[in-house]
Amino acid sequence: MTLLKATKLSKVFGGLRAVSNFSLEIQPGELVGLIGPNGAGKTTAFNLLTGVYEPTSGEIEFDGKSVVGLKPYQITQRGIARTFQNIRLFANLSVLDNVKIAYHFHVKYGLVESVLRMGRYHKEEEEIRQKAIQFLKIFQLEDKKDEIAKNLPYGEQRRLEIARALAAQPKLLLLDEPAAGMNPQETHQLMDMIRWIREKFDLTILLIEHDMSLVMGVCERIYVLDYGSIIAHGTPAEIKNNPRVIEAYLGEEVH
Ligand SMILES: Nc1ncnc2c1ncn2[C@@H]1O[C@H](COP(=O)(O)OP(=O)(O)OP(=O)(O)O)[C@@H](O)[C@H]1O
Repeated sequence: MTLLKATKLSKVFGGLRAVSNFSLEIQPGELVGLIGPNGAGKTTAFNLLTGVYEPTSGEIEFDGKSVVGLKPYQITQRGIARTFQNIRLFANLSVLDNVKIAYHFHVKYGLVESVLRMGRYHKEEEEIRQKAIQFLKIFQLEDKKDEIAKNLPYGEQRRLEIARALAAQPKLLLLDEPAAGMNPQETHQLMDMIRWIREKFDLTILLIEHDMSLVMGVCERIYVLDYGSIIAHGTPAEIKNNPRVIEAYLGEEVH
């Protein structure tokens, strides 16, 4: 069954059609890229898929059910987690607490339930702590668990953001420019990590990225946005040679 199906999505801001007739289908387990020149509407598309914006028109089905009109936290609970182009961590909390929060969020109890569960509270806290530490190990951040998130170098903050998104136990992970600000070596490690987490967590991944070597290297299929509309989709080889894509990038090299 298709995991994510967006049909003819549009988003209008004032007079500007930021996303227009955007359709996309992702099957479970796929690793798909969304590319396009600056201002093409990529982040707006992510914001529609994650409930930050409601579409002006169109439909989004996740796991067979409509998610249009749901709040971002409800969409996370349905199984879509994301990272942001401009990293959004709890800057003044520790690295460990940033990941623990995602667990608390996933295991959200009502007040009565919390009181009834009080006896088990400490045990659960410890379990959450252990699970969070496991995630930090995967992302080679265990040694930094007590550091304040904002003091981490940029590449590590990006890794922490991915760790936190994964702690929400999503089926679909949306990564908005995960390699932004990374050097070539960090980008290379990130590519390996993306492939690895997909296998390890049985994930489906959709990523926005400007770094063509990353997109072409890890994605099995790519959608190309230009002025809010999908102008091409296909395998990396098909996209590289597509004249409309080359024209949209106006001489920017697609290699
Ligand atoms: N909240 C908003 N209000 C008004 N216009 C917006 C809003 N969000 C995005 N836009 C506009 O919609 C268009 C698409 O922007 P978007 O950020 O989605 O593009 P993008 O492809 O992610 O760009 P970039 O690669 O530069 O991040 C742009 O013209 C942008 O100015």
